[in-house]
Amino acid sequence: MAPQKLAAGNWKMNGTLASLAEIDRLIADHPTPGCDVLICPPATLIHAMAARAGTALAVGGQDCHAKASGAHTGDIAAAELKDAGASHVILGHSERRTDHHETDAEVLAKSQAAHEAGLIAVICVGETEAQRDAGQTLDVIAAQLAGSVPDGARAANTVIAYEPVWAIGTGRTPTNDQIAEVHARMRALLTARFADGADMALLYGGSVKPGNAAEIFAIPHVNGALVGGASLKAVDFGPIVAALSAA
Ligand SMILES: O=C[C@H](O)COP(=O)(O)O
Repeated sequence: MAPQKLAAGNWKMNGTLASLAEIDRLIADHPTPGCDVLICPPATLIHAMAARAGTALAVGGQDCHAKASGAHTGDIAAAELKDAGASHVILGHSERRTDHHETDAEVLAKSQAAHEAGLIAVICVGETEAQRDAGQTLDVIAAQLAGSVPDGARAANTVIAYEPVWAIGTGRTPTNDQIAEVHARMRALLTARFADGADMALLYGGSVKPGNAAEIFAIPHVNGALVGGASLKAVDFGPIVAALSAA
């Protein structure tokens, strides 16, 4: 079984109810895409988006708490995301690893919670520019995968997103060879550790746009993208969905 292709949009802290019109447009323009499509809006929009999208696309959260419930003001449990209509949750995004000092151990615990709640965990890894310059990229990725991906991970409940921190929102992307090198290493590590690691979807994220999507999707072991800025508008995200469908 080949990994499932996935075009995922991370709206980050952008979007109001009015933004759901973009979902209508995306579905109207791409009613039967040749890949899975996921949008992770702010938590306030998950329920309305899931209700609006029906089965046309999947909806996900951008983070969850490691515990199932309790006195954690401002946090959201994985089961609460699921209850609101989410099927996925992004975990360990670099903006959380950096801004909220999330460790691999915390990402691991959150991923376990997501799996227990029946969510697909989209686990993010990626090196900083300083780490790349120091030649540490592959070691950093290996350590993050080892520390963040739970033993219960399977192709059915886990997606890995490689997002170089320096490529996020900057308009800069690694070379195709650099993306290929990291994805090949991730595939080898996951295949060695998990029975169906060869089938786990691997995404690239960081300044994916309509203009570079097809080229990125042609790289071996790239099964889709985690898209930030270009996922906010159907006019931008639609061509990325189309490029992945055609890949
Ligand atoms: O989660 C998405 C990534 O942070 C990529 O963001 P970007 O496409 O705006 O660079």
